This record gives sequence, structure tokens and C-alpha cells, in this order.
Amino acid sequence: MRTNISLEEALEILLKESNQTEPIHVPLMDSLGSVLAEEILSDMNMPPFDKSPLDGYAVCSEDIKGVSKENPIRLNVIDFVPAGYVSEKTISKGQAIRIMTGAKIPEGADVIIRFEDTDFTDDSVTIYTAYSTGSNISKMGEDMKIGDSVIQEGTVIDAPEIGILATLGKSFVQVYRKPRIAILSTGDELIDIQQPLVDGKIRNSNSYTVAAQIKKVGAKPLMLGICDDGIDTIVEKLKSALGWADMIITTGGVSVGDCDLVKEAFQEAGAEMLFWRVRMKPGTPIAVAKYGNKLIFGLSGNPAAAYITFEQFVRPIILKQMGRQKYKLMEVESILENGFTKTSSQNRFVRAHTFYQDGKYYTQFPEKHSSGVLSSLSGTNSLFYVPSGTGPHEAGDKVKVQLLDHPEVLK
Ligand SMILES: Nc1nc2c(c(=O)[nH]1)N[C@H]1C(S)=C(S)[C@@H](COP(=O)(O)OP(=O)(O)OC[C@H]3O[C@@H](n4cnc5c(N)ncnc54)[C@H](O)[C@@H]3O)O[C@H]1N2
Ligand code: MOO
Ligand SMILES: [Mg+2]
Repeated sequence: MRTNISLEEALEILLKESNQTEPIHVPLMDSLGSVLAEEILSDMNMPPFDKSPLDGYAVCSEDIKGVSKENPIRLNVIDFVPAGYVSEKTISKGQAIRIMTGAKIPEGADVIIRFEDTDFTDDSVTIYTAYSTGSNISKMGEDMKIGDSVIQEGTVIDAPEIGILATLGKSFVQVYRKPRIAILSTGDELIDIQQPLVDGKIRNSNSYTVAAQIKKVGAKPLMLGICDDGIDTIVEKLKSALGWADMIITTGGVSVGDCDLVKEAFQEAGAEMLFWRVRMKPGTPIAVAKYGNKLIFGLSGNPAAAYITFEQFVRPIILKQMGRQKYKLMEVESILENGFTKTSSQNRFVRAHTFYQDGKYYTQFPEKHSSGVLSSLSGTNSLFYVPSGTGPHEAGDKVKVQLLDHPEVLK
């Protein structure tokens, strides 16, 4: 087992040990946010027929050659065709068909003239401008042609992709499966959130925070609840979860305390330790093991440490497993709104709120930022990164900030 490794080493080990899930077929609407595991070829032309992009009149360009305001032409209107219908008439010399946006162009017509450029009665239309052949016609296949590769494998399915797949009639789509992730909170001091507080105990918040983080990344959390600090209980819970979970996340019990037996439990359950302790604050005592191709993360019990190490290590691994090619948090240069008085001997992540104004990012951070404090995480959307050996920082300093939850992760 490696110990006291750098952030970069930890991430490198994890990325090497993580595998993409297998492709599965899911109903179209369940594919939102997943990565497409197939190339989508169009098996149709879109639009499937030449269609009108305007409400107006379908005419033949020959008929309106040379017309002008001074020399207009009057055509007989022989039919009316709304979208969704097909005119059975063919336009001959001197004739026009009243047509609505989205309707198929009638036989014999090669130009559409919008209402605003005509004068019309029930059975005639007067045209004052000449248009060349093909004007105002949406050609068959102008959006997609048969055989076009319209969505590449590896694309993250967002609303436009859902629309394209719907256009092509795909009610099921092949995507990389969302990993199932078991969450176990360890600690004799923990009680369920429905329980009243008892002296010496606290409610289990970590399971909920981590489950929410997993959901936000797009994977499937399953809370195993609370488990005491006894090694046998932890091993039993781990073994049962290893049967169905793709990944297990535990919180608590990874430091050096007498009751911190989670690392030992990982090994007792048959897993091989990959590393313990990363040179970062908060979250130093993170422990990671592997069981076959499944990763088991032992996050610190301190709520902010668990939250931040999830963002640094678990989130990119889940994204990679789901087939994402971009899984790193977006990092920007930002101007500090308040000072940070600490010098840091460790790489430190400070919870922060970052906003964008007039072309620049600005960052503020709350007063309370110790790893046991959860409340001040509310409203934060970023992490101010203080590399070891740097600081203190003054208001106005330009610093590096990681944006959590940035839409960039979607692509
Ligand atoms: N002698 C040393 N003591 C500690 C060190 C050290 O290096 N030497 N490291 C400290 C650091 S840093 C951290 S971080 C914590 C990590 O502790 P553990 O991962 O072992 O976690 P626990 O001891 O179980 O709990 C820590 C803290 O978090 C609370 N907790 C635990 N689970 C939950 C939960 N599900 N929901 C809410 N809060 C939870 C727990 O009650 C403790 O207060 O170790 C330091 N100690
Ligand atoms: O690593 Mo701990 O989370 O610093 O307090
Ligand atoms: Mg402990």
C-alpha cells in the first residue's frame, strides 16, 4: 500500500484502476446525461420531403419571371395545404396553392412566396416580386441525410441529442450503464436522521451528502445506512455490497484512532489496499482499495473532508466509468474578494463562492472552513486551491479556483 501520496499520484492510480461500464439499452428519456455507446446514423432524410418554411403561396418560378410592382401577376389559387397534408393537385401555368409552414411542396411548384409579399383573395393571389427557382424551399434532407453520422459515440446525451434521437424514431438508445454505488457510514456515534439526538451521538449526514453528490454526477447511489465501528460489522456490510455494487464509498474510520478500522476491514473483506493518506487538506486520511475491478473509497468522516475528496477523486472516476472523456473540474483564475491568512504546508482546498462579472471571476470564502464544519458548505460552488508552501493571500490576489458543478462537465 502506498501512503502519503500526492494528489496527482492518487488520481493517476484511480484512473488506471477504473473501467468503463458496459453498454446497455435504455428508454430514450432515461438516457439524458448518459454517454452514447453507439454511433447514430440517420436512416431517413430530414425533412423527409421538400417543405415550405413559410406561410404563403406555392408557385412556379416560370410564372413569376420578370414580375415587379409595376407589372404584377395574378394567379388562380387551386388548393390549400396545411402542414401534415399533401396536396393532390399539380400546379400548372397561372396557378398557385396556398400553403402553410411545414407542408410538403406541391407538384409543379418550385418557389414559396410569403403572404406579406402578396395580395390575395379566396381564389387568387397577386405577386409583385420575381424569385428564382428553389427560393424559400427547405430541401429534403437539408437537416439530416440517409447515412449521415449524426451523433458520435461518446457524446453526452443532452436535450438536443434527445431531440435528434426522437426525430429518428429511436425509443431506446445504447449508453454506458450508470454505476451502482453503495454508501456506508461508519461510526458508533452515528444515529439515523429520523432519530432524536442522544448525548454523545450525531446524525448521519455523510450518507446523504455523498448520495446527493453521486446523483448529481449521474450515477446510482444506494445507502446502506449506518454501521458501528466494529470491524466484523463493517466487513459483513462490505461483503454484501461487493455482490452488486460497482463501487463502495464508506465514510469515517480511516484516520489513526483506536476505532478507525476501516482500512483493516477493506483487507479483511478481501480487497487490496491501493493507497492511504493523500497530501491534501482536508481529507488527508482517505483510503482506497480494490476488489477485482471494483474500487472501495474510504473517505474521512469529517463532513467537509468527505465532500471535497469526493469531488477530487470519486467524481472523476464515476464520470470515467460512465464513458465521459472529460472528467476534470474546470479551473479558472479568480480574484480573491477576501484574504486568506493561513500559510499552507499542505495542498489545501478552501470552500468558496465564485461568480463571474464583467469578464472576470471573483471568489469569496466563508469564515468557517474546518473539515468538521458542514454548514458553511452551503452556497459554495467552488474550491480555492492553495498549493503547499503558498499563502497567506490578500484580497485582490489572483488565485486558482476549481468550479464545482460547472456545465462544462456535461460535454
Ligand atoms: N491523532 C490524529 N488524529 C486525527 C488525525 C491525525 O492525523 N492524527 N487526522 C484528523 C483528520 S485530518 C481527519 S479528517 C479525521 C478523520 O477521521 P476519520 O476518517 O477516522 O473519521 P471519524 O474519526 O470516524 O470521524 C471524524 C469526524 O467526523 C464525524 N462523522 C463521522 N461520520 C459521520 C457521518 N456519517 N455524518 C456526520 N459526521 C460524521 C465524526 O463524528 C467525527 O467528528 O481524523 C482526525 N484525527
Ligand atoms: O484531513 Mo482532515 O479532513 O484535514 O480534517
Ligand atoms: Mg477517526
